[in-house]
Amino acid sequence: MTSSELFEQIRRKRSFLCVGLDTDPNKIPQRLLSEDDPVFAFNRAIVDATAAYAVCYKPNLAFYEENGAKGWESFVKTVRYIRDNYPEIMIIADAKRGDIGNTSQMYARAFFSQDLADGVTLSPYMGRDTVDPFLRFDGKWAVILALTSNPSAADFEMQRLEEGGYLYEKVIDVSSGWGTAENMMYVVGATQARMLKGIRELIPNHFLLVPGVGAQGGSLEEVARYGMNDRCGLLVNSSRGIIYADRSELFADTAAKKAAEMAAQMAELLSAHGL
Ligand SMILES: O=c1ccn([C@@H]2O[C@H](COP(=O)(O)O)[C@@H](O)[C@H]2O)c(=O)[nH]1
Repeated sequence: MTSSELFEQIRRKRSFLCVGLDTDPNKIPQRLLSEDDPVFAFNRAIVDATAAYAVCYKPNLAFYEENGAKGWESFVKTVRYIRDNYPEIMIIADAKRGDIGNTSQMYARAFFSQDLADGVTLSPYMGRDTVDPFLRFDGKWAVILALTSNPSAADFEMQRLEEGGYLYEKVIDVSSGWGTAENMMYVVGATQARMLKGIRELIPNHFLLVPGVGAQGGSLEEVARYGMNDRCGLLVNSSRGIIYADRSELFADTAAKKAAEMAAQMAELLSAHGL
């Protein structure tokens, strides 16, 4: 998927919502547990309920790998379901990969050769050869962790460098030269919204994947104020705040309501930015 296709979808749906599919079998309604594949059954219901408001889905691989081969199968079935029924919606595999070049090549193939994702989240810690293999696939995205939403982002990412600036700024500055705004995005936590102003000076045109609204307390309004660019440039993720908003049989209806509420707020923010 190109950035223009993504922006077109944002304009059409008046939303830049990414729904996180962090599906924990211990949190899904009892009734689904008798299904062949409860995780897939839950995801299918969530996807059908939220597709009108979402421009992206982000399955976090930890929630699938936890269940071994069966979990991977649930992931693949979910991706295929989205591809077959909502082909315009972007899929980012939140896998946080990154390893020496030949290993990274296998990671990239694992997701991209079979079209299991449009983008994969990557840790940039080991440098360029860990990211390069992901940039060799047309229309696919390397989604680099820059400034994450967790409190421990202070341990490394927020360290001040002797040469000036923060480590995360150096990561963005150096890594943005490895690809383009057409094949790289950055992860910036919504809990770090004020830092988006400086980040936009380094990368005015890149799309940013922003987790951390809802359950982690980040503000959508602040994210838009500091991070939105002239083609929106934002994919704001909510996982628990949507998929577990209601643990009863009505979970899908409530997820739709929550997604619609977020999309309505996003529509206002897009209009306020003249988009
Ligand atoms: O900095 C980061 C990077 C990734 N995540 C992931 O996003 C979702 C957030 O889930 P919520 O339930 O909406 O809090 C989850 O998959 C994280 O692993 C992040 O939160 N922060």
